[in-house]
Amino acid sequence: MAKIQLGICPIGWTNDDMPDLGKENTFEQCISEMALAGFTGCEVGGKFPRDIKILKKALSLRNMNIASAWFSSFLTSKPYEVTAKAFIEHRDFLHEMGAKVIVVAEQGNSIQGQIETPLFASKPHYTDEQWKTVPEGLDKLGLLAKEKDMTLVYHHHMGTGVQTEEEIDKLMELTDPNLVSLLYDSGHLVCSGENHLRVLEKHINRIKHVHLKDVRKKLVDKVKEENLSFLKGVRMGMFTVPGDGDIDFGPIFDILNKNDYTGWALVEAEQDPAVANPLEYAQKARSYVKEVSGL
Ligand SMILES: O=C1C[C@@H](O)[C@H](O)[C@@H](O)C1=O
Ligand SMILES: [Co+2]
Repeated sequence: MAKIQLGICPIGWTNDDMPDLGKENTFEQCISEMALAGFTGCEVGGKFPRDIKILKKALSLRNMNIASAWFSSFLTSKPYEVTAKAFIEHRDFLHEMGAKVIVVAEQGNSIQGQIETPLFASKPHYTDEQWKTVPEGLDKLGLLAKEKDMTLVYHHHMGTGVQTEEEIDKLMELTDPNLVSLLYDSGHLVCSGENHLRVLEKHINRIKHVHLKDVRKKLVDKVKEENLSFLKGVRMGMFTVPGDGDIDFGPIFDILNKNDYTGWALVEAEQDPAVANPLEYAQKARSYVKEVSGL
């Protein structure tokens, strides 16, 4: 029986980091096309209704499920209680929707949302103090997740203090494995220049959620050479769906299967929907994943 559940993220239809990208695409179009392309799960996007009854009905009509949703923590910039209060609200919404994992990324000093800040030259590095605050705060949030039998998965991310292999290793070392798990995002690791397969093998026992993101390496190089920001890179098309970029996903699925990975793997490919038709790219991803993994 397949242990990997295949899903897709709404960011290919409308990008919550830059909502003008795909502003014309509706919630209904998004989930209908996800289902049409052969996916059975997704994460929550900014256009999804927050009314549980309405959202559940719209999803069940299409045999779709909620896998998770992004949560921004501000442990480095605000009192812990502020993040905890917002986290509990987010957790309870996801719990009602039947999700088992909560995606968290620290945004207190992240540059990912700054359109003019060079991605590679300005990445934040945590101070010793922050290397205490962030893991301690995440352990506490992880405990809140456990109250509802849910799992906190930390999203390493370009332009944040947890981007590189070394930083991921350190976060995993400083957090409690019973409270904090890892989200593996292939696109962010390759974009950062990390050995993405080594990271996967090393942390496979902590990985409880996967984002399948591909990269166009030529465009990543351009972002680096021209000192462009993360958002400008996304607009240019540095990310795409699996099967359309430079990453070979065969070895990724081999490692997941060899280790009996159980959980969601979601295609996540932010690019301009006016250039990359979301349904066409979702279908492209679906058939590529079938080809390399049999799923
Ligand atoms: O999981 C993700 C959510 C987005 O908001 C983010 O910027 C993207 O790059 C990502 O990996
Ligand atoms: Co991601």
